[in-house]
Amino acid sequence: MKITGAKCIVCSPGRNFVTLKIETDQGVYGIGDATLNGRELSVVSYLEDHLIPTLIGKDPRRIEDIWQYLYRGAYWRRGPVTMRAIAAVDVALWDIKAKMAGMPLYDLLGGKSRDRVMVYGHANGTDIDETVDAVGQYIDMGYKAIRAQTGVPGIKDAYGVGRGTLYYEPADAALPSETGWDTRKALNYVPKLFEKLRETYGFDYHLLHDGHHRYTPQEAANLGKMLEPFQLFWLEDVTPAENQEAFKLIRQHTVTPLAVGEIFNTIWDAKDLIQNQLIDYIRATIVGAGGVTHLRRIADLASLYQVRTGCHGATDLSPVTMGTALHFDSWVPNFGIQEYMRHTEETDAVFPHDYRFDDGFMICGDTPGHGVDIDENLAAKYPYKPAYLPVARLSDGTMWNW
Ligand SMILES: O=C(O)[C@@H](O)[C@@H](O)[C@H](O)[C@H](O)CO
Ligand SMILES: [Mg+2]
Repeated sequence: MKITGAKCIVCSPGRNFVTLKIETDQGVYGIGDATLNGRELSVVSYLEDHLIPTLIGKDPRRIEDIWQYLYRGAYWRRGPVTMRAIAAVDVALWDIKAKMAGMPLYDLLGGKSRDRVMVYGHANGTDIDETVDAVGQYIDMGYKAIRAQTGVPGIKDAYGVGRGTLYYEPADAALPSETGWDTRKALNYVPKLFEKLRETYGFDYHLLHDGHHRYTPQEAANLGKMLEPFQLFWLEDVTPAENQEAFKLIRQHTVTPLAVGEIFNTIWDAKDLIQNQLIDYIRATIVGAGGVTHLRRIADLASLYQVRTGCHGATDLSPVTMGTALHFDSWVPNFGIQEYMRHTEETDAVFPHDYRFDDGFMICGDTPGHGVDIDENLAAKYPYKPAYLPVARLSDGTMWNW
């Protein structure tokens, strides 16, 4: 069997996506997500100018060998662009293999460990009252787990507050928009949100919060400690994780569960965090961390240390990643939770899929492959539009972590 062709399909049905399509001499094709929010075209070039020429003629059944060829053969290893390009190839090849086997991907991985996958949605508001209402809307929709993010008085465009309370798309301008940050104001306000949420809805729902890399380790420990009475499911990205050691300080001071990893792109980013049990959930994703082949290795390492998966699932991860992730989540023994930020209707039309939401859970379909396709004619109606993630500055103008 041979790969006869491959191409990138760039489209923007409400937001930008990059999809890799790999074709074979057996007439079976596979698709993979290659979207890197705010840097999409860099992955298109990496694929079209550098990887695709090396794929033509290779046997698509040799998924592992192709993964090793692309990872080791680059010489310049790791990084978000490289690993998303490799992920797109990997997912497309798993899609082809499952189609050829006539199996849904979860069966190829080892079969289901659960019939449905618990997900969490994103509730947000400009202030505590609006956010409490938005959480109530998610509860009414059947969600058992809800991430809550609120605007903070005195902070311009605090993280996580989107256009509308039930949909959140951070890439918002043709050049990076400037937002503000003030840790002291956030530390004084965020705990009050969760106090109000527990007073209003009790403890039967999982509540999550994303620190989005904004706190120093000491501040993160302080926030984790202040949130302990509200029993969060997790506090995410509470401090930048390049320095994995930093989590030792946080761990010494709080039992609030910690989740990290949506920006990780290989097992090496997470190895020390997992082996030293400095986190409770690993957020690495199919598209971000080298595809099914590599994410499976990360999940297996995590399982040795009772760390569970909590894959990233924002709107900038296409339905191809969502579909593949749901197969992965249905199989992986140490599953924790799956993020599910619903895509727009335009996006869902471009990417027909067989997964579905049901009462706070997602159920992946049984179509051979990962169950997601792309309507190329419809995709062509939504041309790429430059869109950047915002940047953040402190009140004195210092660049901070968005
Ligand atoms: O946990 C999350 O969903 C966020 O961290 C993301 O929305 C993140 O901001 C975007 O994926 C960045 O593109
Ligand atoms: Mg996050």
